[in-house]
Amino acid sequence: MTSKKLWQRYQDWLYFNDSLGLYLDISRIPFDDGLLEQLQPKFGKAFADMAALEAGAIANPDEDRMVGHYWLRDPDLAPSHLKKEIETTLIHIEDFVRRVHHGIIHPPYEPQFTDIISIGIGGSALGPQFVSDAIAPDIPPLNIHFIDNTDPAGIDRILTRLKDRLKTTLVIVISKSGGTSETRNGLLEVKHAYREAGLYFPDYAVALTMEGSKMDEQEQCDRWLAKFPIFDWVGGRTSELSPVGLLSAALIGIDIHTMLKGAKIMDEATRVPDVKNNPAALLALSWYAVGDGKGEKDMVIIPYKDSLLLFSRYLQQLVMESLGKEFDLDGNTVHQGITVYGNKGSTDQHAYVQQLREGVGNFFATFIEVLEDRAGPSIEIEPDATSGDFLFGCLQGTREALYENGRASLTITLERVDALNIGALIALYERAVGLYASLININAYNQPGVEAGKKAATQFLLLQQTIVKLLRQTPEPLSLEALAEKVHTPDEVETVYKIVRHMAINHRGMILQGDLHKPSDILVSYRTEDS
Ligand SMILES: O=P(O)(O)OC[C@H]1O[C@](O)(CO)[C@@H](O)[C@@H]1O
Repeated sequence: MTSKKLWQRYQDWLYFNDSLGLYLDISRIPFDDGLLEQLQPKFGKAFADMAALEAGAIANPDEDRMVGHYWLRDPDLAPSHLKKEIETTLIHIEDFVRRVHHGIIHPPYEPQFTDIISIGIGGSALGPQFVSDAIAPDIPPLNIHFIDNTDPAGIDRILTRLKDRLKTTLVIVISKSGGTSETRNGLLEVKHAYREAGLYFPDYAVALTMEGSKMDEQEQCDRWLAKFPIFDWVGGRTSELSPVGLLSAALIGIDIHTMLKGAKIMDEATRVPDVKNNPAALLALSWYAVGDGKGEKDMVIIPYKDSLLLFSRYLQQLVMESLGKEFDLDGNTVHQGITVYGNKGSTDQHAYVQQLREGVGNFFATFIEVLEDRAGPSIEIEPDATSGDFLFGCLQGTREALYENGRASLTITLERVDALNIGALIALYERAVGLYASLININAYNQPGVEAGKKAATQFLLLQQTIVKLLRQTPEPLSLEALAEKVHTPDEVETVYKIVRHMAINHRGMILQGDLHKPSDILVSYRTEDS
């Protein structure tokens, strides 16, 4: 395409939202105008599906649930019985945060909370992590730390770093279902640390969960410092603008009203049933065009701003858990999805951009450009050039270099990274995912594949318990094959081997004799406390 034509294409397709100062440029996504024509009926259906979802339809048929994240930023749209719940919860959050900030709610014997440990995983962690990294004040009223795994060393690292500050640390435990094992483990580990430090855990703990969830009942969360609801009709990966994200954001000094306002403005912009004037529809169109509606190209997210580093991780769940589906809504096998990864520019130029330019062409880039370099003035690094100009040049250069080599990209431009724009970005991608899911006829709001992994992990732990029980009653050492036979899993020798090896390394009573290079020679026994 000649540069004149490209400039024309740029102008023809450029989207600008003046309330947000946000641009979307899809001119470097190759497709001809016929595609939009061809997709018009699908887009018509997608807009209608979205309108029905916002009106309270059961948009997640597998779980028989409404999908209401858009109501969080405009409660007037919610069914009347939910409007009050949304508004009251927000008032409770603000009141709690105000009292923590003023020391009215404080830890026993200490004037103020200084830190937060946030325990949760997936949608109960990624949004809060992204938002706090993007827009928390440089010196926040409380410092936040995340436990988002069941990795004992990871948990120790956070607890050790907090050291004496544990006595002024608020613990927020977030689990919609209240039954996620990683979160339960994090909670039990942290509870143990509080007990060891002589601190009464309920005085420090805040629960975010569905009313009556397993965690709510087992832990009797009503006795904790506070408890906030997670709504049944908000999915984990779209919960950042629900209490899941708002509580910690407000505690660390983020203006949650402005974040909600940004999302509301974007919601309004992405309700427009006209693809060219709807930024979420333009994203969905671009994803469809590059990947032929089958996710053939990976989405590489490259924000040229350090504070947006975690955006790609946040989007991984939003996009991949929503779109990565085996079956479509009619039950056909489709194996849909779009792979998402990324980091930040210009850092990535010195890492994987080499492959993007010259290697496998299995991706499209999403550049995120931020116009304001920093809050204050900049020094000149070279005549008439600042560090920010270099960053800007790196983005333009990479976009150009990719285009020259036939690699597609789109660019989102923000004036600055602030609460308004972060709310808007979250809303933009939530809507784009929803519209794209309609285009390809899948349920974006369930996650059946995750359940399979959870079940397998449970089976694994049950097998471990059976092995330990059996070995406790078996004085003579057993070969792995014999052990597998005795626990009625003769086809699972490899799994049995991995369980006993892991337990042996962790000094859990398992004894392995023989040549560790040759698993078939190993003999296994178990040392009980008194043996
Ligand atoms: O908030 P919960 O119920 O602990 O779930 C955490 C995450 O686990 C999943 O259910 C599956 O990974 C996600 O969808 C969810 O965000």
